[in-house]
Amino acid sequence: MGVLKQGDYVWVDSSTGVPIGAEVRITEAGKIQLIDDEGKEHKVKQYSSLKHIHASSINGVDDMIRLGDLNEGGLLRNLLIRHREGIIYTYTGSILVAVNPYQLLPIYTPEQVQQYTNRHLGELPPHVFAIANSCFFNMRRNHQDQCCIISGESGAGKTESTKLMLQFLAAVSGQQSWIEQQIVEANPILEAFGNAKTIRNDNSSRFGKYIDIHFSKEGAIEGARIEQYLLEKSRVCQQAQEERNYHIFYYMLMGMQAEQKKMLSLSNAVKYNYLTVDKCTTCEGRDDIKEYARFCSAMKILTFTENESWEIHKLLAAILHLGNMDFEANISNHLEGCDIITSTHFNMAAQLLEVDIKTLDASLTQRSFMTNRESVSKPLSTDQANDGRDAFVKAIYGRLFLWIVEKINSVIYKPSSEESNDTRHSIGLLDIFGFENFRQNSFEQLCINFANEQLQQFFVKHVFKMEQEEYTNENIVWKHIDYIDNQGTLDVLASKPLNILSLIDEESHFPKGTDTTLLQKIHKCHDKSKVFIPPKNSHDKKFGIEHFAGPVYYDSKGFLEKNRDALSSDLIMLVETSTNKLLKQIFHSDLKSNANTNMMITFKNSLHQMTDTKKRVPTLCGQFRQSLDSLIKTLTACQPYFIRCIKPNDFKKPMLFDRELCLRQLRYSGMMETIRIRKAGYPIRHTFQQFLDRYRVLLNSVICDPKTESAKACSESICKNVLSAGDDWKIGKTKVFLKDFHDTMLELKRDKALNEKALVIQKVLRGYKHRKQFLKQRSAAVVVQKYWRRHTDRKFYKVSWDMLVFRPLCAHVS
Ligand SMILES: Nc1ncnc2c1ncn2[C@@H]1O[C@H](COP(=O)(O)OP(=O)(O)OP(=O)(O)O)[C@@H](O)[C@H]1O
Repeated sequence: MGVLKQGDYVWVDSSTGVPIGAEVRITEAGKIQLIDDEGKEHKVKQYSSLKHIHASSINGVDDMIRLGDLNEGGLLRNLLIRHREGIIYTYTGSILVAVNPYQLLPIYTPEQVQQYTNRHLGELPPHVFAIANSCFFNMRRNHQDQCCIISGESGAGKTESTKLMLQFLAAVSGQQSWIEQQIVEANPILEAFGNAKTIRNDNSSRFGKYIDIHFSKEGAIEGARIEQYLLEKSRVCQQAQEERNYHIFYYMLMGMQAEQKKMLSLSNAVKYNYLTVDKCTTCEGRDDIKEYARFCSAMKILTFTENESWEIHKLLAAILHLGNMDFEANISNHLEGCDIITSTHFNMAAQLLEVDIKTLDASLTQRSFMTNRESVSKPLSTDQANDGRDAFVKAIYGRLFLWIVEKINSVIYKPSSEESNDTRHSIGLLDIFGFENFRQNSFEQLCINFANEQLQQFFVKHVFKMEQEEYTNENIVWKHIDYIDNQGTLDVLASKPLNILSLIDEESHFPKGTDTTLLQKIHKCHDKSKVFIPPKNSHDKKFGIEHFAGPVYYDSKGFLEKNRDALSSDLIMLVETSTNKLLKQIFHSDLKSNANTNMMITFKNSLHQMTDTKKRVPTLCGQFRQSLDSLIKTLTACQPYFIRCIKPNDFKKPMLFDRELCLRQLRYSGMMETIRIRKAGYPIRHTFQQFLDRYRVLLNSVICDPKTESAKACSESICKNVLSAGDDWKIGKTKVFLKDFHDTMLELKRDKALNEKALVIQKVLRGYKHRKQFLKQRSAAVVVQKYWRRHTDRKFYKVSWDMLVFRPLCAHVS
């Protein structure tokens, strides 16, 4: 490197202790004094450890594939400089990196929506609206379903990004219709029931969701369908320190009218065991009264009737009362049992569930068994009764949530008619729980992290594997880019014979299975695997998995119970006797399968049922895997976009950028490799015919006549004509390979060419003498212009210029 001068910027290697990604300035010539970007001075041990910074790393770039310093430091620094300036969005090709600003920024106004509408990716600064617009544009241009996978840790901004995408799509669809409003208003309801304050996020989604928005041929929103994944049911009964239960409980207790509360015998949040596990009943910055009003209004918009709404409140109140009931230990016939302590809470719970109080008492304190000949019952200990009550509460809440999602779907989902089947397309938004690694990780975390492994594999497949395979197949000269493939982890978790999830399922179906026998089996089967980290000794209940985002240690205690997700048949029979219609409705499928049950297998404390067909009752893990498989199938059929949300600090603070935390997220999301492949690769690919159909208007037919030349020759001619000579595009065996910015360039040039041609037509039409005829022709010109701009009908590309202008369209006008 050249001699350093005052004012130069340099990279310093990490041996100096300079924070990673910091720029360092030489402040005095001769004597090298390094001041980092936090104002700290550093000593230089070796002159050779200094390196001039590339100009792009000083000012930052919109698209990281343009970074001169392609290393982790450069990448991090780019995001840091932009974050400091309040710029939260950055591209990596068409992948959007979004750093959570933790403050309201004035960048989501209707003016911004308008600004980004119909603009190609890269024309304007990076923005979530640009991605939404791109999905919308590509859906219509390519007649293909689109999806956007929004990933990141808890609190990184996935849900906010999803809402912004939805806001944009509702606006550009341009109808301002009732259905759009209903789709948007589904959110406050889902958030009330599925979101909660956690230490990481004051509004953390405790379920995953995929919103598939359906559009008509004209681009108007016709409907949507919401798929939910794995609500965290345990939160209803238990929360960690500084965390709350689901928002809806606090909304209801704060916002309901006094008279209604009285009818449900409800008091304040501090009075309920389920809401005071950690005495955290408020959430700073969240106005529960206002949110309750918003929730009620959303319920009306989604056509929940007054009665349905009241019935929902009744079940929620019953949950709170059940949580406040107490059991007292007793011994009868030398058997440990318990009694319910009479209280208004218990009476109220029975009243709200509309069940006989004695039957409720019996189903909470006893458990029935089927022996060979008869049904016998056994008393439950206080602990068992508490667990059984909690299981009942979780079952009510979980099923109520599913019922609400289904009810919303019944309003916003419009099945496609045969006619619209071919023309209807969709944009799916996936907002799913991020990778989790807590101090205590259990079965839920394993499921969540498994989902993240699947999505990471989808990303790896799409961005690295399929792309590089295609270069080989198409004879594109290509230097292979290495990447971290998480398929090995997925194999151990879910694909190999005797994989961990199948072992959990097997053991869950095995009557004598326990968490200990499960762990022994996992250990035995995966001892040799690099992915599995065995327990430290024979007493240790923890095992580890090397995930793509780092190792996570899981406590196997409770795995089987959680996976079985079984509810005692006594409680199901209790529901059967209830006169509460909603309660019966949400337990509809349990009641149906209970009716078919002729065989029961006893597990430790619960009854697991098998139907007369001896079909296994699906476990939680089994159901989750099935819904994930179907999700991946859906995503595979779409053109995917990716938004990588980054959490800049653990304190939910604006303007605070924790380098280590951000670097970790960038590292495990494979951002470095992604930049490399996006920089070297050609993410935009069209078959020759598709390319020619769309960009025919850019073809100079004097140089290359489409009547005589092949689609390949014409495509090459268009590229040579439109893209700069030195530009890096490629012609393969069957496709044209382009960079993201080429796509924008071609689209802009195409728009321009079409506009020019439309103007020519206008001029020609103006030449007509007859006034009446002239007016008719002018309106024709408007139509012509419109048609040219849209230019979606492939037929138009194939007819010659004069035929196109004067025959079909004049015919249309007359
Ligand atoms: N674009 C944004 N502008 C302003 N604030 C934001 C933005 N994105 C996120 N936030 C803030 O960060 C908080 C957390 O974001 P969000 O709920 O979207 O995270 P998440 O990734 O969905 O987390 P979880 O996985 O826990 O649901 C929001 O409540 C909001 O305060």
